[in-house]
Amino acid sequence: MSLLPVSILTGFLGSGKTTLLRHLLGQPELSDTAVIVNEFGEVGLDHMLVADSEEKIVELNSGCLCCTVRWDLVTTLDELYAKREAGSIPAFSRVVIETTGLADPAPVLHTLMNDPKLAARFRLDSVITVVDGVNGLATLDRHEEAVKQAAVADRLVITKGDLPEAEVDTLESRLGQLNPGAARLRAIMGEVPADALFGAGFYALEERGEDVRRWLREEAYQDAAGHDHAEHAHAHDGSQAHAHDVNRHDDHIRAFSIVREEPVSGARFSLFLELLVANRGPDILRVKGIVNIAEKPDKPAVIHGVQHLFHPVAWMDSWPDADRSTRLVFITRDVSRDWVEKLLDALTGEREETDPVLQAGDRRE
Ligand SMILES: Nc1nc2c(ncn2[C@@H]2O[C@H](COP(=O)(O)OP(=O)(O)OP(=O)(O)O)[C@@H](O)[C@H]2O)c(=O)[nH]1
Repeated sequence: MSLLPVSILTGFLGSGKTTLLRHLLGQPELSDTAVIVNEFGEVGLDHMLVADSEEKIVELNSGCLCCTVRWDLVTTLDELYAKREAGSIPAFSRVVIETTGLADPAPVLHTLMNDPKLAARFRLDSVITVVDGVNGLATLDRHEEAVKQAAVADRLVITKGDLPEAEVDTLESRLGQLNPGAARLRAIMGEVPADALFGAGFYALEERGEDVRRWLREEAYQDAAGHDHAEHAHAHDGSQAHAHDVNRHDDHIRAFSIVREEPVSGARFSLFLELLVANRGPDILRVKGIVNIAEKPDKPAVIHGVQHLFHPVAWMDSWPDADRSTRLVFITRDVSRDWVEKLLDALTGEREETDPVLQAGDRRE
């Protein structure tokens, strides 16, 4: 039985999520999509949306086609699935969850990644984050949730480029520093091709092993690495820690990759992840990786974590190409590449002389 893909549509208040969704649902590729709207008190626009595309939206509570869902994701998805099985609603083949603009998307991701009941039926596809082309820069400055929404994205959609006050280029480059691996798209009144937004997920990757490089986009993190280095150069010579406004939330965000040529022992790598999470879990916004585990050299392990929770490790059947190096990409809040590298090397044996316990407890940047 194939698992049904679930995408999360997030983005700050008024950024254009509903407009995007309305446009997407008009496209044939998404004609069999169930939409879960996690909204409180903003019924008007979403009612319109439902009315527009009635036959294409399966709504959730008690069979009603136009209701706002109070939040219990597991129950909601479960009931939705049961109705689909019973034939009381159309056999949708994809779910999109639109989160409320103020939400931290991590709990939704955690639920989808780790709830065993959901895992038997659904798979996490893409996290799509909508960023307002006019207000986006200010929102990133002011609201940490907005930064987190951008940091966990697989796809970033910048809206409102048609308005004269839009600052789309500046915003795009800032988002590129924040989350270099996410594809960036521009949408005017929600216009974006559906296939650019979906099929980005972890499981799609298991099904199509050759796409692992595309999923990881590790080279994008290397391109962005200059940013991280520049910060350290400033901090270490005692000068102003940063050229930007120090209050900007995304100046605390680091995006970097780590590459190791030598295979690592499975137990040691697990310990690395455990210590990473135990020490800095809330600040590890997203980790993805393809890992060469010494005990299974022919089958790369694929890891994927959001804050303190990791998706169960997936083993791919084979390496996508001749490159068998371990490649990890991180988006963190105030956790430096150097610190993560020291922890990794201490635990996986490349620096045997280093005391792993000391390293793990050392939080200084
Ligand atoms: N000019 C312009 N307006 C847009 C664009 N995208 C969205 N809007 C407008 O921006 C406003 C907010 O858009 P919504 O789609 O409701 O945003 P949302 O993220 O769903 O909003 P909340 O549900 O309140 O968080 C609406 O008036 C839209 O018509 C765009 O690309 N250009």
